Amino acid sequence: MSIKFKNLGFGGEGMRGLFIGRFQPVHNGHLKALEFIFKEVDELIIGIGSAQVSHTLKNPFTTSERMEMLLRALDEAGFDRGRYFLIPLPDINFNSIWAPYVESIVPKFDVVFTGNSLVAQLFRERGYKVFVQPMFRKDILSATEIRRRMLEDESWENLVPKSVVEYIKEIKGVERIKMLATNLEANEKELQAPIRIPEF
Ligand SMILES: Nc1ncnc2c1ncn2[C@@H]1O[C@H](COP(=O)(O)OP(=O)(O)OP(=O)(O)O)[C@@H](O)[C@H]1O
Ligand SMILES: NC(=O)c1ccc[n+]([C@@H]2O[C@H](COP(=O)(O)O)[C@@H](O)[C@H]2O)c1
Repeated sequence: MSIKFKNLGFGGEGMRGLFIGRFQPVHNGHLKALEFIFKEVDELIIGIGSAQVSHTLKNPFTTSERMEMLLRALDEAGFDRGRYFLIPLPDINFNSIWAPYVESIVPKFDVVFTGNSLVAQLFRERGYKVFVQPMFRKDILSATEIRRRMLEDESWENLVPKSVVEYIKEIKGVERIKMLATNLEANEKELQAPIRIPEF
């Protein structure tokens, strides 16, 4: 398969890329990655991974909320809505058939961009050209770090596009994460409580 790129030294037009993330939440690292990828391809499929999961500490936001964050962040960055598709991808927890499963949901694509080594391996084994895109300030531009800061009342707003900060405030996202942590603590306490055998 001969792949042609605009800026990676291959030249060429009409390429469609695939980029998958959980976007919990969308942050400036994703935006940097997307800016890089949009220079390489004409169209991009953005897969919203773990689409079935929400309301957990690792995945607090719903798929529709993550889609809204992506739309607002990409509008804010000036990307034409005609250049990308947002497609939810529920997990199947079956690695050997995950790449063909993704192929069965999204339109055809020519190349995969990812920073996730498992995703890279699974698509390479299917015969796709895979580019591991550069990481930008992964020490702070990481959704895990942002969720930690939200939980611990540290500043997170400068790590996320302005439109996403506003949206997270609108949906009371930080309050949700704090509530999820409180629930978890309460559940753990309940589990640790000694079992009381009723007296007859
Ligand atoms: N700082 C960053 N710079 C460039 N790409 C990034 C950055 N952070 C994440 N990505 C890329 O975005 C894609 C989706 O990542 P994901 O949504 O899991 O973000 P994350 O910040 O790593 O999330 P989490 O910390 O919750 O696992 C992956 O390919 C990942 O490599
Ligand atoms: N077997 C599977 O269901 C499978 C395999 C590899 C990646 N994935 C998903 O792809 C996404 C990868 O995105 P991240 O880079 O954000 O981890 C995640 O949602 C992950 O769960 C799923």
